[in-house]
Amino acid sequence: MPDVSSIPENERVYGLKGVLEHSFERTRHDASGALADYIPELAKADPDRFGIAMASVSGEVVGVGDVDLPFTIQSISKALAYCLALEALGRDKVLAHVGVEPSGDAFNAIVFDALSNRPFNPMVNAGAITVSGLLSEAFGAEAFEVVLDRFSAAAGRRLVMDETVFRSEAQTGHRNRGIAHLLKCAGALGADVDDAVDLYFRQCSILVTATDLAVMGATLANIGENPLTGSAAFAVEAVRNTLSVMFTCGMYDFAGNWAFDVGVPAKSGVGGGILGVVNRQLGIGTYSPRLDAKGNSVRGISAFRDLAEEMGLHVFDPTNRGSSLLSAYRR
Ligand SMILES: NC(=O)CC[C@H](N)C(=O)O
Repeated sequence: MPDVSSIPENERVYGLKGVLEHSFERTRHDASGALADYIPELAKADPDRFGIAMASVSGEVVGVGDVDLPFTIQSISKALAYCLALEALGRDKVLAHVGVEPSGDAFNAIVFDALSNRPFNPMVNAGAITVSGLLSEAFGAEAFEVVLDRFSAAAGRRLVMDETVFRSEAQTGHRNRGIAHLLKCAGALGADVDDAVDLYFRQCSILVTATDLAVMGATLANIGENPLTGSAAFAVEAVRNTLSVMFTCGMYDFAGNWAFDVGVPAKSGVGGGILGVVNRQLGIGTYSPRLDAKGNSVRGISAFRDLAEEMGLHVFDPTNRGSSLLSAYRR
């Protein structure tokens, strides 16, 4: 660990919380984008809410703005469910059903890899529904409890599902049901269609806060062990594989831009959350429900860009501090 006196004064003075406060101030004024409304219940969110939280692998948690406000995890669940499936079923079994190539298409695109008849990757709906199918086959009637337990272990507190959002999506999710039927027809989905989409809609309806996303991110950054509780949430090998797919596919058809500008593995959800992972250092969670045309949170993207620039988080950035990142921000 470097001597604190070698760290520039301005960074020492502000600490992680100060960095967040500045970033929040620089990004909070953008009111562009719109709430997701294809799941009717999501259109009821307060569009002005905004929070940024960070959790370190050494257990420090800081936040600014609406970091304790619950919202549904939505597609961020895809990354965690994939991690669980890799661990429970093994990588080969999962790879036989879902690929790891970016699709370049929207999250809800009705498109499979023509060569293999598999969905492109587990971060778009087709792949995520297939993963939910694998989990529902593996765990039967207990599948949602298993998922909720693991998500809770990653967040370090008992999470619950929002029944109203679940029902809203279950009643209107015809496109996802259609995707599931096509997956079944293509042979990618082994599970019963209704079981697979039921688990998928339930996992998407789990309530989290920006702070939870930060702690979940820190759990992934800490290769599966929650740094606050000390308990293992995910297997090491599964975390490695999940972060790889988050890096290349986590932001749907914005994944290339994200890797270019921000340069950390991340996953977004149409509830307005983004979870980012600074490997071996930090988890970052943002919440702002106005989305861009690709379904990613507008201010969430701005906050991540700002933090990546400010802190040198991009994996290939010459200012990336690697393992001395946290000591640079120690007060
Ligand atoms: N991108 C998302 O967050 C989509 C999740 C949502 N439950 C859906 O399948 O449509």
